Amino acid sequence: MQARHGFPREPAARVASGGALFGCDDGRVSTTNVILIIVAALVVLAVLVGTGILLARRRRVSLAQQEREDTSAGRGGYRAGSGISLSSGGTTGAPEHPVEERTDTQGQPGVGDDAAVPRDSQRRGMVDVPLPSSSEADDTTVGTDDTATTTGEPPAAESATAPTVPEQQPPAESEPVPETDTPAPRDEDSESTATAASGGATGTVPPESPERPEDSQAGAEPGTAAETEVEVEPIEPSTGRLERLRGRLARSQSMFGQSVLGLLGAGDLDEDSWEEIEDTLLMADLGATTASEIIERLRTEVAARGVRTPEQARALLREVLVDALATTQSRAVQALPHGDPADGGKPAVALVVGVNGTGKTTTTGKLARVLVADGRTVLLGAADTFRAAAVEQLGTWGERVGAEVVRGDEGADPASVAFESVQRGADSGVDAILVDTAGRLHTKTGLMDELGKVKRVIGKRAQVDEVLLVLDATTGQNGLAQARVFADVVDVTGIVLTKLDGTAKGGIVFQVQRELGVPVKLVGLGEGADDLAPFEPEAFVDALLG
Ligand SMILES: Nc1nc2c(ncn2[C@@H]2O[C@H](COP(=O)(O)OP(=O)(O)OP(=O)(O)O)[C@@H](O)[C@H]2O)c(=O)[nH]1
Repeated sequence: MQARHGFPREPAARVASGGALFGCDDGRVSTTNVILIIVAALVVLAVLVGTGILLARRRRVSLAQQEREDTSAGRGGYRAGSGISLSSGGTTGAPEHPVEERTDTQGQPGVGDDAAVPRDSQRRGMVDVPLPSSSEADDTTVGTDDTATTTGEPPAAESATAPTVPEQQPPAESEPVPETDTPAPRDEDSESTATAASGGATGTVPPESPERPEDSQAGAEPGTAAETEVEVEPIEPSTGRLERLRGRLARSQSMFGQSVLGLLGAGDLDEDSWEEIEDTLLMADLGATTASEIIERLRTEVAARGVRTPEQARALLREVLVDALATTQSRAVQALPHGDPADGGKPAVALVVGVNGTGKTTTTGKLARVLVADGRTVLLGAADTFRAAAVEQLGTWGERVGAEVVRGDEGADPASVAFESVQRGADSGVDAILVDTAGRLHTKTGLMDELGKVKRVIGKRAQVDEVLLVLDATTGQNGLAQARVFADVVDVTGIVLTKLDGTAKGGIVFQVQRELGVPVKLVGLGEGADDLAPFEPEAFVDALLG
């Protein structure tokens, strides 16, 4: 083909021949090249646009997925099916105790004088309980401020009608409770209890106790809840409770969901902003160590991921907070029996411990409701003999769920009541025995004496499967200090953090779990009978982020 000036008359033919593209005169080559460059540019542009669309689509898919994840996590509520999980004892190993990670290892605060004073302790006062206890007190000398109308009492309930452990004599702790692997005849058991737990004179409640008040159940024989026809009031299933109670975390939510997220989502954070975020985390009671670790991780991830939008910031914060709450230990409450109690199996035994006023009795009652709602039979042991009203209060909870309550007089030896509870629960074949204890002790030694004795004495008859430490979230660092003392005294297997509904310091959850090395299993979100929810990190963080 010959080169010509201008555009070829038959471009198709020329292109087909191949010569027009690379040879020929300058003008023609230049025009062709221009066309080629334009075509190439268009191709490159098309590739770029295509890639861009693809990336944009991918991001959309990712965001949609994130949105789905957020939704499925309830955006603040527990996923369907995440009720309070229960398990038999012995399924979890010894709790990790990362003492070295404590933010404050200075000194070992005592319980009572040296430690925090719970909100309501003023009206109740702090009185040392000598161990072994004396039996000077009787029901008629109950202080006027310790009446059955205490705020923790479930509303609209009848007064307690549980059997009462008769007046007790000072127990001689040195005398061990005889080992009784298999239940002996009832009377012998009672005798052995009396001998061992209280120096030979501890009163016990025989199953046929005639002391059950007349106003209990008409015509009902005293005995276990399983045997007694009681009208159990409706109990809300534990499933989805945080979903329902999510608004109760409003105060903590404003710390995390608004303050932290607001700062983080603004993008391009300077040092001041990071400091402000850290301050907010500290104010929410996450503790110095946890707060600085979280800040460090956030800074790294913000840079690495190029977090720009509020949605990205939320997703990142959620991930980091959930990771900070992770534990390898089970959060199931070990309150299921070992085998079938009706067929020789043994009931689960749970001790509820904590400083006075933290919500022990309330939590014990709420937990009993969870168990009963799960179809279990429960016996409650009112070993908080320090305050008569606490005993009455537990009795009321028991009434409401048809659970028998074993109790002693005010000032009675808690260990003997605890032992009797376990004895009686085993004999009557309940699924779970929940023992409420007292926390009013001035010194760590006193606490150790009392709780140690309670545990030891129970151990003569049954295995303690769960020791739930109840902490009042509103007391912040002081509550934590007390928790350390308890953790040193007894092997705490789970934390119940109460009154989260009344505090902006929901971050205490992070610190408590980290410093005690014990999982938070339950959270109290109100004074209502069913305001106890299972603790589940994802759902909890979602609730905090709003
Ligand atoms: N707002 C709120 N109040 C709670 C919660 N749990 C318990 N309470 C209240 O805290 C107060 C003390 O509860 P109790 O169960 O009596 O505490 P305790 O530890 O048994 O106290 P003592 O018997 O004196 O040792 C009561 O008014 C309860 O209603 C909770 O999760 N939220």
